Amino acid sequence: MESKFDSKEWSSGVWTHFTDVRRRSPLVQCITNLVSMDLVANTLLSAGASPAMVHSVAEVPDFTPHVHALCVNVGTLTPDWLPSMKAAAELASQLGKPWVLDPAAVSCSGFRLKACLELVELKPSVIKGNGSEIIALSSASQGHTKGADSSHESTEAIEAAKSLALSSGAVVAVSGAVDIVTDGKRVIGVHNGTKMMQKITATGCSLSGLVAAFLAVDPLHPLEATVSAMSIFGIAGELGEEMANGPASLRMHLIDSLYGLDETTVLSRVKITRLG
Ligand SMILES: Nc1ncnc2c1ncn2[C@@H]1O[C@H](COP(=O)(O)OP(=O)(O)O)[C@@H](O)[C@H]1O
Ligand SMILES: Cc1ncsc1CCOP(=O)(O)O
Ligand SMILES: [Mg+2]
Repeated sequence: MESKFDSKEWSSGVWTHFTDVRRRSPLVQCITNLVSMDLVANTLLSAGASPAMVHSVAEVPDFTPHVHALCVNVGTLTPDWLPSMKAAAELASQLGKPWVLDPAAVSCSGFRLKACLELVELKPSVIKGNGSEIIALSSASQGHTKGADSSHESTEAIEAAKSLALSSGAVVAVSGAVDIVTDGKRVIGVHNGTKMMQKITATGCSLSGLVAAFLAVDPLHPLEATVSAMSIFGIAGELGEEMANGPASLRMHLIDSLYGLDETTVLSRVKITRLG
C-alpha cells in the first residue's frame, strides 16, 4: 500500500502543518455562501482555527487587516456581495495575506463567471474548485453547468488547472476522488477522502476554508499547505465514514474526526503521490 504513494515524503509535513494550525489558531475571514457558513465555521473550529464570517463591505477596512487568511466563495453570489469580496481580496493581497478563491458553481451564469475572473485578477494564493469549476474558469467559458456539483472527474481538469495556475500565479486545487494540486509545474495527487463526502453539501466549501487556515501557517509554501489541508480533510472523512450510517451522520463524524485526529493516524493514512 505505502509503496504506491510518495506519502513518506509528505506525511510529516502534513502533520506539522496541522499541529501549527492547532497551536496558532489562525483567524480566517470567510466570505462564503449561505449554504456553507455553518459547516465551514465548524470545520475550521474542529481543526483548531478561528473562523469569522464577516462579509459586510463596511467592515472590511477594519477587520481584514487583522486576519491571518481569507476565503472567498461565490456559491450564492449576488451583486450586493461582490464589492465586499473584491475589497477584502484586494486588501489581503496588498497586505501580503494569503487568500483562497472558491469559484463555486462558476459556470451557472455570465455574472458569476465575470465576477470570478475579476477576483482572479486580485491574485488569490489558491484557487480551489471541483473539476467542472476549474475547467470553466480556466477557459473563461460557461459550458454545461450542474450548479455546484461537478460533471467532471478531477483528473480531467489537470491541464486546465495547470494552465490556470500559470496564467493567474495561484496554486490551483481540484477536489474529487483524487484531489489535484498544481502550481503549473508540479502536479500532486491527494488520494484521501471518501465518495460519500460528495453527498454532504458544503464539504468542498469547508475544504476551501481549511486550505485558508493551512496557508495562514505556511504562506510561503502554498502548494504544500494546500496538499496538507486536503489530506487532513480527506482522512477525517475516511475516519468519519467508518462510524457513519449515511451523509447526515458522516457530517457529524467528519467534524469529530477532524477534532480528534492524532499523529499516528495521520502518518499511517496520508496518501499522496506526484502526478507530474
Ligand atoms: N469520489 C471521491 N472519493 C473520495 N473523496 C472524494 C470523492 N469525491 C469528493 N471527495 C472529497 O470530498 C471533498 C469535497 O470535494 P468535492 O465534492 O469535489 O467538492 P465540491 O463540493 O466543491 O464539488 C474533498 O475532500 C474531496 O477529496
Ligand atoms: C448547493 C449550493 N448551491 C449554491 S452554493 C452550494 C453549496 C456548494 O457547496 P460545495 O461546493 O461544497 O458542494
Ligand atoms: Mg465546491
